[in-house]
Amino acid sequence: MEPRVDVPALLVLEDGRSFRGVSFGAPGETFGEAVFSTGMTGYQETLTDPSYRRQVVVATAPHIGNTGWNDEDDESRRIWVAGYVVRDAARVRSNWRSNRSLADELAAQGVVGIAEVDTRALTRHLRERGAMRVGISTTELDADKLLARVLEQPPMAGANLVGDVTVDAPVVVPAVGEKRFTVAAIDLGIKEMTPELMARRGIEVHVLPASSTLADIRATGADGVFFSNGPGDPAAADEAVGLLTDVLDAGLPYFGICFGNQIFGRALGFGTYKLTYGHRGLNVPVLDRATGAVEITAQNHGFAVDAPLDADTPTRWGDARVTHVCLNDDVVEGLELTDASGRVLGFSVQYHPEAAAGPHDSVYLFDRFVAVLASTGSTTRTEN
Ligand SMILES: NC(=O)CC[C@H](N)C(=O)O
Repeated sequence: MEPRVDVPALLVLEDGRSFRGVSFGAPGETFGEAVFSTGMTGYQETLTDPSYRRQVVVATAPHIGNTGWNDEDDESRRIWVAGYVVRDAARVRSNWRSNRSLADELAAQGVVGIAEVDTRALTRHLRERGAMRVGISTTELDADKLLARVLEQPPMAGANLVGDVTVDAPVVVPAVGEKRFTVAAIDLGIKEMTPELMARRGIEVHVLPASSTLADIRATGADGVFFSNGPGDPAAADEAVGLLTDVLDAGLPYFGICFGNQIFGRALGFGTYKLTYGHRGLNVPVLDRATGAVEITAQNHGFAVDAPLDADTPTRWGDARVTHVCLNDDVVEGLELTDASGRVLGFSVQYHPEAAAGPHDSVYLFDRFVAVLASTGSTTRTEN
């Protein structure tokens, strides 16, 4: 049993709804955007996903922490969530890989959480009213005073957070086995499983800072370019859109995940918009419109691409189209750009084929990237 001393904590949403609970992790105060995630497992990967920068995650799974914390499953160098809200924090951890408790890890990293919250009521509230700003405190237990602080916080819409999470300097992930290709992966908040799955396919991955230029990409000898997942509002990520435009002008093949799908959408001329409460979980059904196959996908996004579902859109590079849609609500889940001969110049998905955590239905997309690299390699490599 983990020792437990219940310290009172308060959660207040920007519309004034409040919940009382007990401190979980670090004591103190935190603010962010309240979002709910329906994953039944994988909290370590969720908490260390840089896409959650400045978000307070509400776990709908009622019992959290039972497998503790290990030294293998982190998706990045730290926990990024601004706060964590759970119903029942496990007092016993039990897993052969567990090194310490979730509560201790949250505390060690200074992450403020709250437990004993009616997360079902909180989730229904966010589902009806939408994701909104929130504060959690163990020091300010007066709801009106905490609400005033919540209302001072910046909203997620318009937030440019890439600079907070991107690497300072390039990191090379070597190919596993024989090297077949080199890919420049622009780090907008990348998860470690993504270069790992490329490396396993013979790709040497150069993870580059978000401030990189086409010349920096060229200097790696890249056969193709990848833009990662990441936090914040894609409408505020003009720098990334500009870089991707240069990449497409250079004829380098492209693959993007999540934020990388939204940036691709913008580069192709589409808009983006904020979803009411987003898609966050491990069982979101997505239709691959080319094959009719349904993939069960891992997701974590609050914004989406606004593109026509039933017509190709001409761009200066070729025709763009929506390849995947969410079966729950018809949200755009994938994009593709082809040239006049039908050759794929780039593609992206709004969901998470790296499945960290999540189902592996979509891992074929990494093989598709390899196929696109193989089909374009001979034309681009000569220019490097
Ligand atoms: N996981 C992601 O890449 C999220 C993208 C973006 N920040 C969103 O919320 O939609």
